[in-house]
Amino acid sequence: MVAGQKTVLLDVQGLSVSFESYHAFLEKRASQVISDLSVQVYAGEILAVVGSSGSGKSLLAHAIMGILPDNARTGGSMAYKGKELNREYREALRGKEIAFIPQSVAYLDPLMRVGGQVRGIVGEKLRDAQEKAFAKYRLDLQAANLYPFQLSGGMARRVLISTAVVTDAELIIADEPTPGLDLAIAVQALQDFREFADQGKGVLLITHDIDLALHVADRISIFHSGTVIETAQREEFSGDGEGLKHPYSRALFRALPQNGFQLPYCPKCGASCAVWEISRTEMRCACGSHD
Ligand SMILES: Nc1ncnc2c1ncn2[C@@H]1O[C@H](COP(=O)(O)OP(=O)(O)OP(=O)(O)O)[C@@H](O)[C@H]1O
Ligand code: NI
Repeated sequence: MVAGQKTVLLDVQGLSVSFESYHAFLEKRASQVISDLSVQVYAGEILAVVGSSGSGKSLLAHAIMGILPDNARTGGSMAYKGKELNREYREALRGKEIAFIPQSVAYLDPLMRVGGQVRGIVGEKLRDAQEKAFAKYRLDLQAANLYPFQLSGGMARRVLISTAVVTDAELIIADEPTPGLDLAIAVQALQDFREFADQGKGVLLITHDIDLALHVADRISIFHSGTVIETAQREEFSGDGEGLKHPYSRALFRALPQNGFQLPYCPKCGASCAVWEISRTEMRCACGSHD
Protein backbone atom coordinates (compact mmCIF):
# COMPACT_ATOMS: atom_id res chain seq x y z
CA MET A 1 0.00 0.00 0.00
CA VAL A 2 2.98 2.29 0.49
CA ALA A 3 5.38 2.85 -2.41
CA GLY A 4 8.51 4.57 -1.09
CA GLN A 5 7.16 7.33 1.12
CA LYS A 6 3.88 7.54 -0.73
CA THR A 7 0.55 5.97 0.08
CA VAL A 8 -1.00 4.24 -2.89
CA LEU A 9 -4.72 5.01 -3.06
CA LEU A 10 -5.55 3.19 -6.25
CA ASP A 11 -3.49 0.38 -7.68
CA VAL A 12 -4.34 -1.08 -11.08
CA GLN A 13 -2.13 -3.98 -12.16
CA GLY A 14 -2.15 -5.72 -15.52
CA LEU A 15 -5.69 -4.66 -16.44
CA SER A 16 -7.15 -6.03 -19.64
CA VAL A 17 -10.57 -5.30 -21.12
CA SER A 18 -12.04 -7.06 -24.13
CA PHE A 19 -15.49 -7.22 -25.66
CA GLU A 20 -17.23 -10.37 -26.79
CA SER A 21 -19.52 -10.26 -29.75
CA TYR A 22 -21.30 -12.87 -31.84
CA HIS A 23 -20.98 -12.99 -35.61
CA ALA A 24 -22.42 -15.22 -38.31
CA PHE A 25 -23.10 -18.84 -37.22
CA LEU A 26 -22.84 -17.68 -33.61
CA GLU A 27 -19.09 -17.43 -33.92
CA LYS A 28 -17.83 -15.67 -30.81
CA ARG A 29 -15.18 -13.02 -31.21
CA ALA A 30 -13.34 -10.97 -28.66
CA SER A 31 -11.74 -7.61 -29.31
CA GLN A 32 -9.10 -6.52 -26.87
CA VAL A 33 -9.20 -2.81 -26.07
CA ILE A 34 -7.03 -2.60 -22.95
CA SER A 35 -4.07 -4.87 -22.31
CA ASP A 36 -1.61 -5.24 -19.46
CA LEU A 37 -2.26 -1.75 -18.15
CA SER A 38 -0.80 -0.75 -14.81
CA VAL A 39 -1.32 2.57 -13.10
CA GLN A 40 -1.16 3.83 -9.53
CA VAL A 41 -2.63 6.95 -7.95
CA TYR A 42 -0.91 8.19 -4.80
CA ALA A 43 -2.51 10.14 -2.01
CA GLY A 44 -1.74 13.84 -2.50
CA GLU A 45 -1.31 13.84 -6.26
CA ILE A 46 -3.01 14.45 -9.54
CA LEU A 47 -2.15 11.69 -11.96
CA ALA A 48 -3.08 12.48 -15.55
CA VAL A 49 -3.71 9.70 -18.05
CA VAL A 50 -3.11 11.18 -21.48
CA GLY A 51 -4.01 9.44 -24.71
CA SER A 52 -5.61 10.00 -28.07
CA SER A 53 -9.28 9.60 -28.84
CA GLY A 54 -10.50 6.01 -28.88
CA SER A 55 -7.42 4.67 -27.10
CA GLY A 56 -9.43 3.23 -24.18
CA LYS A 57 -9.16 5.95 -21.52
CA SER A 58 -12.86 6.02 -20.64
CA LEU A 59 -12.90 2.23 -20.47
CA LEU A 60 -10.13 2.40 -17.88
CA ALA A 61 -12.35 4.71 -15.78
CA HIS A 62 -15.38 2.46 -16.30
CA ALA A 63 -13.36 -0.62 -15.33
CA ILE A 64 -12.28 1.07 -12.09
CA MET A 65 -15.87 2.14 -11.33
CA GLY A 66 -17.23 -1.30 -12.26
CA ILE A 67 -19.61 0.05 -14.89
CA LEU A 68 -18.40 -1.71 -18.03
CA PRO A 69 -21.15 -3.19 -20.22
CA ASP A 70 -22.14 -6.83 -19.73
CA ASN A 71 -20.23 -8.12 -22.75
CA ALA A 72 -16.92 -6.78 -21.40
CA ARG A 73 -14.39 -9.24 -19.98
CA THR A 74 -11.66 -7.99 -17.67
CA GLY A 75 -8.42 -9.37 -16.31
CA GLY A 76 -5.76 -8.15 -13.92
CA SER A 77 -6.25 -6.74 -10.46
CA MET A 78 -7.36 -3.51 -8.84
CA ALA A 79 -7.02 -2.40 -5.26
CA TYR A 80 -8.11 0.68 -3.35
CA LYS A 81 -6.18 1.47 -0.16
CA GLY A 82 -4.62 -1.97 -0.32
CA LYS A 83 -7.88 -3.89 -0.50
CA GLU A 84 -9.10 -5.70 -3.60
CA LEU A 85 -11.77 -3.71 -5.45
CA ASN A 86 -14.48 -6.33 -5.69
CA ARG A 87 -18.17 -5.74 -6.24
CA GLU A 88 -19.11 -5.13 -2.57
CA TYR A 89 -16.15 -2.88 -1.89
CA ARG A 90 -16.95 -0.83 -5.01
CA GLU A 91 -20.58 -0.46 -3.99
CA ALA A 92 -19.46 0.78 -0.59
CA LEU A 93 -17.02 3.30 -2.08
CA ARG A 94 -18.89 4.61 -5.12
CA GLY A 95 -20.22 8.13 -4.65
CA LYS A 96 -18.63 8.24 -1.19
CA GLU A 97 -14.89 7.64 -1.11
CA ILE A 98 -14.57 7.48 -4.87
CA ALA A 99 -16.27 10.17 -6.95
CA PHE A 100 -16.59 9.77 -10.70
CA ILE A 101 -16.97 12.62 -13.19
CA PRO A 102 -17.99 10.84 -16.38
CA GLN A 103 -17.13 12.13 -19.83
CA SER A 104 -20.72 11.80 -20.95
CA VAL A 105 -23.46 13.68 -19.17
CA ALA A 106 -25.72 10.79 -20.06
CA TYR A 107 -24.60 9.35 -16.72
CA LEU A 108 -26.91 11.72 -14.83
CA ASP A 109 -30.16 10.09 -13.80
CA PRO A 110 -32.73 11.46 -16.29
CA LEU A 111 -35.61 11.10 -13.85
CA MET A 112 -34.18 12.95 -10.90
CA ARG A 113 -33.80 16.68 -10.31
CA VAL A 114 -30.11 17.59 -10.42
CA GLY A 115 -29.92 19.19 -6.96
CA GLY A 116 -30.99 15.94 -5.36
CA GLN A 117 -28.47 14.01 -7.43
CA VAL A 118 -25.67 16.25 -6.27
CA ARG A 119 -26.70 15.86 -2.64
CA GLY A 120 -26.97 12.18 -3.36
CA ILE A 121 -27.64 9.74 -0.66
CA VAL A 122 -26.48 12.01 2.13
CA GLY A 123 -29.56 14.13 1.44
CA GLU A 124 -30.47 17.37 3.15
CA LYS A 125 -27.29 17.52 5.23
CA LEU A 126 -25.45 18.33 2.01
CA ARG A 127 -27.75 21.18 0.94
CA ASP A 128 -25.28 23.84 2.11
CA ALA A 129 -22.36 22.18 0.35
CA GLN A 130 -24.37 21.73 -2.83
CA GLU A 131 -25.45 25.39 -2.81
CA LYS A 132 -21.84 26.51 -2.29
CA ALA A 133 -20.62 24.26 -5.10
CA PHE A 134 -23.33 25.57 -7.45
CA ALA A 135 -22.39 29.17 -6.61
CA LYS A 136 -18.72 28.48 -7.24
CA TYR A 137 -19.48 26.89 -10.60
CA ARG A 138 -21.89 29.71 -11.44
CA LEU A 139 -24.91 27.49 -11.56
CA ASP A 140 -28.14 29.27 -10.76
CA LEU A 141 -29.56 27.86 -7.52
CA GLN A 142 -32.77 27.28 -9.47
CA ALA A 143 -30.80 24.79 -11.60
CA ALA A 144 -31.07 22.34 -8.69
CA ASN A 145 -34.78 21.99 -9.52
CA LEU A 146 -34.21 21.10 -13.15
CA TYR A 147 -34.04 17.67 -14.74
CA PRO A 148 -30.92 16.74 -16.73
CA PHE A 149 -32.68 17.20 -20.10
CA GLN A 150 -33.30 20.84 -19.18
CA LEU A 151 -29.57 21.56 -18.81
CA SER A 152 -27.08 22.56 -21.49
CA GLY A 153 -24.01 20.31 -21.92
CA GLY A 154 -21.78 22.79 -20.08
CA MET A 155 -24.27 23.14 -17.20
CA ALA A 156 -24.53 19.37 -16.89
CA ARG A 157 -20.75 19.07 -16.72
CA ARG A 158 -20.63 21.71 -13.98
CA VAL A 159 -23.25 19.69 -12.09
CA LEU A 160 -21.08 16.60 -12.38
CA ILE A 161 -18.01 18.44 -11.10
CA SER A 162 -20.04 19.91 -8.21
CA THR A 163 -21.17 16.40 -7.36
CA ALA A 164 -17.57 15.22 -7.03
CA VAL A 165 -16.55 18.27 -5.02
CA VAL A 166 -19.35 18.09 -2.43
CA THR A 167 -18.93 14.44 -1.58
CA ASP A 168 -16.41 13.39 1.05
CA ALA A 169 -14.42 11.62 -1.63
CA GLU A 170 -10.78 10.71 -1.26
CA LEU A 171 -10.32 9.86 -4.90
CA ILE A 172 -11.81 11.69 -7.86
CA ILE A 173 -11.78 9.99 -11.24
CA ALA A 174 -12.43 12.72 -13.79
CA ASP A 175 -12.90 11.67 -17.43
CA GLU A 176 -12.27 14.70 -19.68
CA PRO A 177 -13.93 17.10 -17.23
CA THR A 178 -13.17 20.42 -18.90
CA PRO A 179 -14.24 20.39 -22.58
CA GLY A 180 -17.29 22.58 -23.10
CA LEU A 181 -16.60 24.73 -20.05
CA ASP A 182 -15.81 28.44 -20.15
CA LEU A 183 -12.15 29.04 -19.44
CA ALA A 184 -12.82 30.56 -15.99
CA ILE A 185 -14.90 27.58 -14.92
CA ALA A 186 -12.38 25.10 -16.32
CA VAL A 187 -9.61 26.85 -14.40
CA GLN A 188 -11.79 26.77 -11.27
CA ALA A 189 -12.33 23.03 -11.65
CA LEU A 190 -8.61 22.37 -12.10
CA GLN A 191 -7.82 24.56 -9.07
CA ASP A 192 -10.34 22.57 -7.06
CA PHE A 193 -8.64 19.34 -8.12
CA ARG A 194 -5.30 20.81 -7.04
CA GLU A 195 -6.69 21.84 -3.67
CA PHE A 196 -8.25 18.41 -3.29
CA ALA A 197 -4.92 16.69 -3.98
CA ASP A 198 -3.07 19.07 -1.67
CA GLN A 199 -5.35 17.88 1.15
CA GLY A 200 -3.79 14.43 0.73
CA LYS A 201 -6.45 13.04 -1.57
CA GLY A 202 -5.99 11.71 -5.09
CA VAL A 203 -7.16 12.66 -8.57
CA LEU A 204 -7.04 10.51 -11.69
CA LEU A 205 -7.49 13.00 -14.50
CA ILE A 206 -8.21 11.51 -17.91
CA THR A 207 -7.55 13.79 -20.84
CA HIS A 208 -6.43 13.85 -24.47
CA ASP A 209 -4.72 17.18 -23.80
CA ILE A 210 -1.08 16.79 -22.81
CA ASP A 211 -0.72 20.55 -22.40
CA LEU A 212 -3.50 20.61 -19.80
CA ALA A 213 -1.93 17.61 -18.05
CA LEU A 214 1.41 19.41 -17.91
CA HIS A 215 -0.25 22.38 -16.23
CA VAL A 216 -2.01 20.53 -13.43
CA ALA A 217 -0.69 17.00 -12.96
CA ASP A 218 2.13 15.78 -10.73
CA ARG A 219 2.69 12.68 -12.81
CA ILE A 220 1.59 11.79 -16.29
CA SER A 221 0.86 8.36 -17.72
CA ILE A 222 1.09 8.22 -21.49
CA PHE A 223 -1.57 5.91 -22.80
CA HIS A 224 -1.41 4.32 -26.23
CA SER A 225 -3.46 1.53 -27.82
CA GLY A 226 -4.97 0.44 -24.55
CA THR A 227 -1.90 0.43 -22.37
CA VAL A 228 0.30 2.81 -20.42
CA ILE A 229 3.65 3.02 -22.16
CA GLU A 230 5.30 5.38 -19.70
CA THR A 231 4.56 7.19 -16.45
CA ALA A 232 6.77 10.17 -15.75
CA GLN A 233 6.95 13.06 -13.32
CA ARG A 234 5.81 16.35 -14.81
CA GLU A 235 9.38 17.66 -14.52
CA GLU A 236 10.56 15.03 -17.01
CA PHE A 237 8.55 16.83 -19.66
CA SER A 238 11.13 19.57 -20.12
CA GLY A 239 13.97 20.56 -22.41
CA ASP A 240 13.79 18.44 -25.51
CA GLY A 241 12.03 15.64 -23.64
CA GLU A 242 15.33 13.82 -23.20
CA GLY A 243 14.25 12.67 -19.71
CA LEU A 244 11.38 10.65 -21.20
CA LYS A 245 11.92 6.97 -21.86
CA HIS A 246 9.52 6.14 -24.67
CA PRO A 247 9.98 7.73 -28.11
CA TYR A 248 6.21 8.25 -28.37
CA SER A 249 6.19 10.31 -25.14
CA ARG A 250 9.05 12.38 -26.53
CA ALA A 251 7.25 12.79 -29.86
CA LEU A 252 4.06 13.98 -28.13
CA PHE A 253 5.99 16.47 -26.05
CA ARG A 254 8.05 17.78 -28.95
CA ALA A 255 4.93 18.27 -31.07
CA LEU A 256 3.56 20.88 -28.63
CA PRO A 257 3.38 24.47 -29.92
CA GLN A 258 5.80 25.67 -27.22
CA ASN A 259 8.31 23.13 -28.51
CA GLY A 260 7.95 24.26 -32.10
CA PHE A 261 5.53 21.60 -33.40
CA GLN A 262 8.42 19.21 -34.06
CA LEU A 263 7.27 16.11 -35.88
CA PRO A 264 8.94 12.78 -35.35
CA TYR A 265 11.04 11.79 -38.34
CA CYS A 266 12.04 8.39 -39.56
CA PRO A 267 15.75 7.79 -39.02
CA LYS A 268 15.80 5.62 -42.18
CA CYS A 269 13.92 7.63 -44.81
CA GLY A 270 14.01 11.02 -43.09
CA ALA A 271 10.31 11.63 -43.70
CA SER A 272 8.36 13.38 -40.97
CA CYS A 273 4.98 12.25 -42.22
CA ALA A 274 5.75 8.58 -41.69
CA VAL A 275 3.22 6.14 -40.31
CA TRP A 276 4.33 4.85 -36.94
CA GLU A 277 4.06 1.50 -35.31
CA ILE A 278 4.14 2.01 -31.57
CA SER A 279 4.84 -0.87 -29.24
CA ARG A 280 5.32 -0.91 -25.51
CA THR A 281 8.98 -0.12 -25.88
CA GLU A 282 9.55 1.42 -29.28
CA MET A 283 8.22 3.49 -32.13
CA ARG A 284 9.06 2.26 -35.60
CA CYS A 285 8.43 3.84 -38.97
CA ALA A 286 5.88 1.84 -40.91
CA CYS A 287 5.65 4.00 -44.00
CA GLY A 288 6.94 1.09 -46.08
CA SER A 289 9.22 3.35 -48.14
CA HIS A 290 12.34 1.47 -47.22
CA ASP A 291 11.27 -2.17 -47.04
N1 LIG B 1 -19.29 -1.59 -25.51
C1 LIG B 1 -18.27 -1.66 -26.38
N2 LIG B 1 -18.14 -2.69 -27.23
C2 LIG B 1 -17.10 -2.79 -28.08
N3 LIG B 1 -16.12 -1.86 -28.18
C3 LIG B 1 -16.19 -0.79 -27.36
C4 LIG B 1 -17.26 -0.64 -26.41
N4 LIG B 1 -17.06 0.53 -25.73
C5 LIG B 1 -15.91 1.06 -26.24
N5 LIG B 1 -15.40 0.27 -27.21
C6 LIG B 1 -14.17 0.54 -27.99
O1 LIG B 1 -13.09 0.76 -27.11
C7 LIG B 1 -12.23 1.75 -27.64
C8 LIG B 1 -11.88 2.73 -26.56
O2 LIG B 1 -13.01 3.50 -26.20
P1 LIG B 1 -12.91 4.65 -25.08
O3 LIG B 1 -14.24 5.30 -24.99
O4 LIG B 1 -12.34 4.10 -23.84
O5 LIG B 1 -11.85 5.65 -25.73
P2 LIG B 1 -11.31 7.04 -25.15
O6 LIG B 1 -9.83 6.93 -25.10
O7 LIG B 1 -12.02 7.39 -23.90
O8 LIG B 1 -11.71 8.06 -26.32
P3 LIG B 1 -12.20 9.59 -26.24
O9 LIG B 1 -10.95 10.40 -25.98
O10 LIG B 1 -12.73 9.83 -27.60
O11 LIG B 1 -13.20 9.69 -25.15
C9 LIG B 1 -12.92 2.36 -28.83
O12 LIG B 1 -12.26 1.91 -29.99
C10 LIG B 1 -14.32 1.83 -28.76
O13 LIG B 1 -14.81 1.56 -30.04
NI1 NI C 1 -13.29 8.85 -23.36
